[in-house]
Amino acid sequence: MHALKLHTLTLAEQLADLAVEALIDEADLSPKPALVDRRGNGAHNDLHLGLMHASALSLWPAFKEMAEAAIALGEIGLPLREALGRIGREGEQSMLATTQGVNTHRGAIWALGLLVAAAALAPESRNANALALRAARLALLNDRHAPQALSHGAQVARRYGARGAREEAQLGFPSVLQRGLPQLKKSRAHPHGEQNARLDALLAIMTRLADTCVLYRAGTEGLQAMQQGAQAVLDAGGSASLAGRRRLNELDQQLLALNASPGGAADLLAACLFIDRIESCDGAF
Ligand SMILES: CC(C)(COP(=O)(O)OP(=O)(O)OC[C@H]1O[C@@H](n2cnc3c(N)ncnc32)[C@H](O)[C@@H]1O)[C@@H](O)C(=O)NCCC(=O)NCCS
Ligand SMILES: Nc1ncnc2c1ncn2[C@@H]1O[C@H](COP(=O)(O)OP(=O)(O)OP(=O)(O)O)[C@@H](O)[C@H]1O
Repeated sequence: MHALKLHTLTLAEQLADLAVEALIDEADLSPKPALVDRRGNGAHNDLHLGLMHASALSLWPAFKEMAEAAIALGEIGLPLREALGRIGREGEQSMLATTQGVNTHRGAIWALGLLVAAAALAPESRNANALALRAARLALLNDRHAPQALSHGAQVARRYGARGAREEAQLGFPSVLQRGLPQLKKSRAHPHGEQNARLDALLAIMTRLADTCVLYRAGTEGLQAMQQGAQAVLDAGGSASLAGRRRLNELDQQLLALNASPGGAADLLAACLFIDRIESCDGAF
């Protein structure tokens, strides 16, 4: 008879699990305005929930490798930044191979990749601010091998002077630390369930973010509709209240009409859920 061999997960494997779980939790959360969720494809004709799940799972090896690089190199510096850039670009390639060329998680690889590395660098330091600060210090380093492509984000940053995914990380994820996480905790204090608390956290992120996905697709009109509409849901009592749900439905309709999908806010919700899990774990993750 063969003895049963139990495999204890390494730190890198545990962090990769948490990152993938955060992506799957974000995708499954419903009803998210104009985003892919359990109800449908939102404002996207090339995305669906199964693709978001497959994409999230395809990223597990990249997140594990990022954590391993952080553990091996052991400090914030150019060698780690450039290792993360290389692994991130390879992760993007496996995402694109899985989705047959569709961008499902580009911004999420960036935000979660930095946070996974930040967690792996000092696994005992689980405070959200300390974690975000380490991620920001990594994001501030210039990867000499990064392609200078004129991405959608770069185009709207130039046109509207917006702060995109790069700057959000370099500033230590203010939308998450100052909006998403506090709202998540505030809404959890009410007995309305975890899904409503997560929806409220997403809305809180949307109230301020310069989401370059929205700007690219719907300009400043779309961005204003997103920010003001999200604030209106929270002011009406949040997603667990009847008045808030009506406002949320209106926001969904309005963003769909504008083809304005808040993909950046969705990525940052995944980052928020990841940080929340790291912060609340004691002992192994
Ligand atoms: C910095 C990144 C996100 C590129 O950003 P850029 O704005 O130029 O590109 P793009 O239009 O493709 O947008 C990226 C995505 O970020 C998300 N996003 C949009 N707005 C925001 C925002 N304000 N804040 C955070 N995320 C946002 C969206 O999902 C969007 O699709 C990143 O993809 C990158 O540089 N990758 C290279 C590989 C790398 O260095 N990886 C490191 C892994 S840790
Ligand atoms: N649940 C979700 N639904 C839709 N997008 C999401 C979701 N979660 C995260 N995103 C993010 O949104 C981005 C996709 O947005 P979008 O399709 O607008 O980007 P794009 O490929 O730059 O632009 P376009 O589709 O307009 O050519 C992905 O990078 C992804 O990280």
